[in-house]
Amino acid sequence: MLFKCVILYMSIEIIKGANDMPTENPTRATFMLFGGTGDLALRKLYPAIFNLYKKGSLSTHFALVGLSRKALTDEEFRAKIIESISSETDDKAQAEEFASHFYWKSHDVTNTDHYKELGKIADELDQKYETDGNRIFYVSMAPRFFGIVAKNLKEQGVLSTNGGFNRLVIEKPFGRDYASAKELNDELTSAFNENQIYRIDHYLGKETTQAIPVIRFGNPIIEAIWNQNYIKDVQITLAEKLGVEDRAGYYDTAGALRDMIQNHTLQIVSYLAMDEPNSFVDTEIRREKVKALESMEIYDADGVKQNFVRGQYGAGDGTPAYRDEPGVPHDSNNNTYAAGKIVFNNPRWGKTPFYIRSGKKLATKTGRIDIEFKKPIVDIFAKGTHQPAELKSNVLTLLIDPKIGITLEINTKNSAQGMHTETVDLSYLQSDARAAEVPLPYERLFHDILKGDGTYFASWPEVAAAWKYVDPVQKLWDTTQPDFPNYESGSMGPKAADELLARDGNSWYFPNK
Ligand SMILES: NC(=O)C1=CN([C@@H]2O[C@H](COP(=O)(O)OP(=O)(O)OC[C@H]3O[C@@H](n4cnc5c(N)ncnc54)[C@H](OP(=O)(O)O)[C@@H]3O)[C@@H](O)[C@H]2O)C=CC1
Ligand SMILES: O=C1O[C@H](COP(=O)(O)O)[C@@H](O)[C@H](O)[C@H]1O
Repeated sequence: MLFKCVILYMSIEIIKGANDMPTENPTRATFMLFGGTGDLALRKLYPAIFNLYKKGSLSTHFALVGLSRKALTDEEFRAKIIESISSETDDKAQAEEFASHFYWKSHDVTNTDHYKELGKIADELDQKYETDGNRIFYVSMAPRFFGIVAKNLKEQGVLSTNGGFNRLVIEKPFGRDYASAKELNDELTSAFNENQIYRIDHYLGKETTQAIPVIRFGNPIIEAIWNQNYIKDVQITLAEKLGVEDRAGYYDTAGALRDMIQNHTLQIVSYLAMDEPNSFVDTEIRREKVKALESMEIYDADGVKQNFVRGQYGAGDGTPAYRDEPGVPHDSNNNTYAAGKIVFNNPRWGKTPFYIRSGKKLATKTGRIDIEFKKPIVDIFAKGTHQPAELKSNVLTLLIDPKIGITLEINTKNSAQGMHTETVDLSYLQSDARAAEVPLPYERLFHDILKGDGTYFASWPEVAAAWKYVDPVQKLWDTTQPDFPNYESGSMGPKAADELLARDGNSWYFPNK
C-alpha cells in the first residue's frame, strides 16, 4: 500500500513538473491564452508574440488558442490578431501566416465542463504543429480567476502528460495583501510546481531593470562602493503623466501602493539592494533578492506615519480631479500617489535610506533611479583662496523610461582661470535607432517563459516579503481619513513627500537637480 502511495505521489509530481528543465531551443509550444480578447492581450501580448515570431524565436512549431466567453470563429479571431500586430509590420503575408497559428475557443473559466475539451484541442495542436507536447497557459484575466483556472487545468486533464512542459503564467496583481496572495499561491501550487509558475511583472522585462545586476556586479568600481559607507541615499521614481484612464473599476480598489509599489518598485529595490549572487542563475538571484526584501524594516503604525506619504490628484492642467474621473466614487479615498522611505536592517545598507515614489497625473512620465553618493569628508577646495568651491554629491542615474540611459554627475575643475569647481555629466543615452531594436518587455518575458528561465519573474518568497512590507502601510491608510485631494494634476505630488526627505536633510534629485 505504502509503495502504491509513493508511486502515485511520484506520478503526480512528474505530471506537475513534466520535463520542466530550462529549454535551449525556444521554438515549440502550444499557448492557451485565457482572456484572449482582453485589453492586455490585444495591446501587449499578441504584438510581443509576433515580435518573437518575426525574429525567429517562434516559427512553424507553435499554436495559440484564444479563450473567453465570446463566440468567435477562428477567422474573426485571426482578424483581431492581424489588427493587434498592425503597428509591428507592413508585411501582410507574414501577418497572415502568423495569424494562421491562432485558434479560438469559446470558454467560461467558471464552467468545469468547458475544460474537458481543452485537453483534446491541445493534443490535436501538439500533433499538427509538432510542439513536443509543450504547453504554456497564460491567465490574462481578472485576478479572481487565477486560482480557478490553475485548479481546473490540472483536475480536468488539460496538462500535457506526454513529456512536454507545462508552464503557468499569471498576470498581476498577485493578491491584494499577504493573506490573499498566500491563498492564491496555495491554489496555484496545488496544481503547478513553483518552477512552472511565471508571475509576470513587466518592469522585470525592461532593459534598465535587467541591466542593474550587470552595472553593479560587472563593474568593480561601482560594486566596491555600493553600500552605506559611500551611498547617501537611493531614490526610485516611477511617475506617470496619465491618470486612471478607463481602469477605475480595478484601480479604485488597488491604488498606487498596491498597483506600483508592492510589485514594480520593490522589485527594483531588490535588484539595487541585494548582495552578489554566486552566479547569475534564477535560483541564486532570487535567494539574494528575497534576503534583501526580508531585511527591510517593517513599520508599526507610528513608523508608517513618519515614513510613508499618500496622495490623490486634484484637478490641474485642465484635467479633472481623480474623484471626478469616470467610474470613480465622488468620495473615494484611494491613493493615486505613494511615497516612502525604506530602511534596511543589514550591514550593507544600515544607514542609507531608499526613497521610493510612484503616482499618476504627475508632471512627466519618467522611470528613474537616482543614487546619491556621499561628499568627501573634507572639502579641501572650500578652504584658502580658491573660491567659490562647493562640491556636489556624485549622482548615478539609471534611466528606465521613456529614455534608456546612464548618467554620472561628477565634480571637476571649471576651465576658467583659478580654482573653481563645477559638475559635469558622464552620460550614455540610448540612440533612437538602438531603442527601436530593444525588445518589448512582454517580448523578453515570453522569450524567457519559452526557455524556462525564471530569472525575471517574481518568486513566491519575493511576493510574500513585498506584501508583508506594504500591508501595515495599507492597513493604516484604510483606517485613517486622508485629506484628499492633496496634489494638483501636473505637479510632482504632495508637499509631504518633499518633507519626508527634507527631514533627513535630503531632497528629490529629480526634477530639482
Ligand atoms: N490592461 C492592462 O494594461 C494591464 C492589465 N494587467 C492585468 O492583466 C489581466 C487582464 O487585464 P485586461 O486585459 O485589462 O482585462 P480585460 O477586462 O480587458 O479582459 C478580461 C478578459 O477576460 C475574459 N473573461 C472575463 N470573464 C470570463 C469568464 N468567466 N470566462 C472566460 N473569460 C472571461 C474577457 O472576455 P469575455 O468577456 O469575452 O469573457 C476578456 O477577454 C488582469 O489581471 C490585469 O490586472 C496588468 C498590467 C496592465
Ligand atoms: O502595472 C502597471 O503599470 C503601468 C505603468 O507601466 P509603464 O510600463 O507604462 O511604466 C501603470 O499605468 C498601471 O497602472 C499598472 O497597473
